[in-house]
Amino acid sequence: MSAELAPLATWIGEARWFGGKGREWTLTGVRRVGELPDAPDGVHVAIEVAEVSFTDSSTGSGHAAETAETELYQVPLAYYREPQDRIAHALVGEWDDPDFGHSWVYDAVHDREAMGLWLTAFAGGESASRGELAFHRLPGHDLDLEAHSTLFSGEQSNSSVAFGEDALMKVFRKVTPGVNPDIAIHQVLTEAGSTHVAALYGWLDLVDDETNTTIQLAMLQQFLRTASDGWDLALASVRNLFAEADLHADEVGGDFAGEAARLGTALAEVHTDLAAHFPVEERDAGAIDGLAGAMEERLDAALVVVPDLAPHADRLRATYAALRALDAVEVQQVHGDLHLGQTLRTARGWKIVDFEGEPAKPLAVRLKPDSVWRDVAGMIRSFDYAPRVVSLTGLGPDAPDAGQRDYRAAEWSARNRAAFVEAYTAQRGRDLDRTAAVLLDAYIADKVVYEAVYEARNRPGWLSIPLAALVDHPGRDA
Ligand SMILES: Nc1ncnc2c1ncn2[C@@H]1O[C@H](COP(=O)(O)OP(=O)(O)O)[C@@H](O)[C@H]1O
Ligand SMILES: O=P(O)(O)O[C@H]1O[C@H](CO)[C@@H](O[C@H]2O[C@H](CO)[C@@H](O)[C@H](O)[C@H]2O)[C@H](O)[C@H]1O
Repeated sequence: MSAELAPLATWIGEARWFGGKGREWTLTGVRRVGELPDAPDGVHVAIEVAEVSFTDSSTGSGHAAETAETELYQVPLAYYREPQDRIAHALVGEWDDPDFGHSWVYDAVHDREAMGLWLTAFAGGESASRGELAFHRLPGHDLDLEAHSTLFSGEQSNSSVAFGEDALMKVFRKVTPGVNPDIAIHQVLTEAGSTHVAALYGWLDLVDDETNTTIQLAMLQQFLRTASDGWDLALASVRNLFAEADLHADEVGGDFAGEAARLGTALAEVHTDLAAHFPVEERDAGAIDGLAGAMEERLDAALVVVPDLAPHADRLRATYAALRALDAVEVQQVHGDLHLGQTLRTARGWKIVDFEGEPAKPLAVRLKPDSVWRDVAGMIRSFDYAPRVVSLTGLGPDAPDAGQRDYRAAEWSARNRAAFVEAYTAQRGRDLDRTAAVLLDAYIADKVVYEAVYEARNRPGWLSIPLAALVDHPGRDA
C-alpha cells in the first residue's frame, strides 16, 4: 500500500457520505484526475477519484440490483507544504506525494482557499477546463467571487458548499460514469422556468477521452437564501402538537396541513414539467412483473441485513403480488428519493432539491422512468417518520406518555398525508384510482424495506421507525 492509501482509507471509511458502511472493503486505488487552476505557491488542489473494492457479497448492501464489486468516490484534496491550523479538523494525513512533495493533505471542501479556486474556475466556464476537467456554465447569473465558502454540516450523501448567499456547490461523492440525474433534471427544470427548484448555474465533468466516458463531479446552483428545511418545519409542528396535550392536530398553532397541501401542489407541478421534457412511457405486464420482482429481490436482500423484517415478509410479498397483477403502468422521470429533507420552504413557496435518486442505486437504474407514485410514497413515509422521530428523540419534560404519543403521531401523519395526496391529485387532475392505490401501497412497502436497511446501516437507533410502519400496514389509509 502506498503512503497515502492508509490514511485515506481510514478517512473515507469514517465519512458520512461513504456508502460502504457495514461492508468489507479495501481502498484499491486513487487516481488524480485534475488540479484546479491558478493555485498560489505552496498549495495544490487536486481532484482525485478513489476506488473502493468490496470483498463481501454484492447483495450485502440490501440492493439486489447493485452488482458492482467496486465503487468510485470523489475526494478533492488540498495539498499544503506547511500545516494549516485553520483547517486542522479537516486533515486527512501527511505524506510524500510524487507530484507535490512532502504535504499536509486536507479535505478540500473545508478549505476556503481551495473552494475560492473552484468558484473562480466555474466563473471562467469552458475556458477554465483543462486536462480531463471540463467546467460548464448556464447563462443568466454572475457569480459573486468575493463570497466565502461554508461547508454544510448535517447528514448528507454528498458535500455541499455555500458561497455566501449567492451559490451552492454540490460535490458528488459516490460517482459513476454517465449522466447524473441531479444535474440533468435541474438543467431541464431551470430551462423550463420551474419555480420549484433552485436554478442551475453550472456543472463540472470529468471527461476521459480514452474510454469515451464522462463522470459528473459537481454542480453549482442558486443558493436559496430564505429557505427553511421542510423536515425541520415538520418536526417543529409535531413538537407543537405534543406540547398541547388537549388539542388535536387541526387545532394547534403549528398545524402543517396547509404546508403539506402546498407541497403536494408543488410536486404535481414538477411532475407535469418533467413529463413535458422527458419521455412518458407505458409499462406492460412484463415490465410490471420485473418491477415487482425487483421489489421482492430487494426484500430478500434486506432480510439478510435486517432479520426483524421476517415476520412481515409474507404481507410485503402480498403487496408486491397485487402490483404484479396490474395490466399497465405509466412511467416518467421522477425525483426517486423524495422525503421532507429534500424540500425547502422559501418566501416564494416550496422548492424540491436533490434529484439524484436513491444514492445506493446505480445511475442507469436511477435514470429509468418510474411511476410518480414512488415520489408520493416517499413523502408519505416522511410524514410517518417526523412524529416518530420526535417521539424517539425530541421530548420535553411535559411530554405525553408513549401511548398518547403514538396516537398523536398517527393523527399528525394521517392528516398531513391526506392533505398532501389530495392537493397532488387535484393539481394533476387525476383520481387516486385502484391502480394508483396498488402502486402507492407497493412503493410505500418498498421504501419501508429500503429504510430498514438504511437505518440498520446508518442509524440503528431509528430502525424501530420503519419496523413500526410494518406493524401497522405499510400502505394504510393511503
Ligand atoms: N439551493 C439550495 N440553497 C440552499 N440550501 C440548499 C439548496 N439545495 C440544498 N440545500 C440544503 O442542502 C442540504 C443537502 O442538499 P442535498 O441536495 O439533499 O444533498 P445530498 O445529495 O448530500 O443529500 C439540503 O437538506 C438543504 O437543506
Ligand atoms: O437525503 P438522502 O438522499 O441522503 O436520503 C437518504 O437519507 C435519508 C435520511 O436523511 C433517508 O430518509 C429517511 O429518513 C428521513 C428522516 O431523516 C425521513 O424523512 C425519510 O422519510 C426516511 O426515508 C432516505 O431514505 C435515504 O435515501
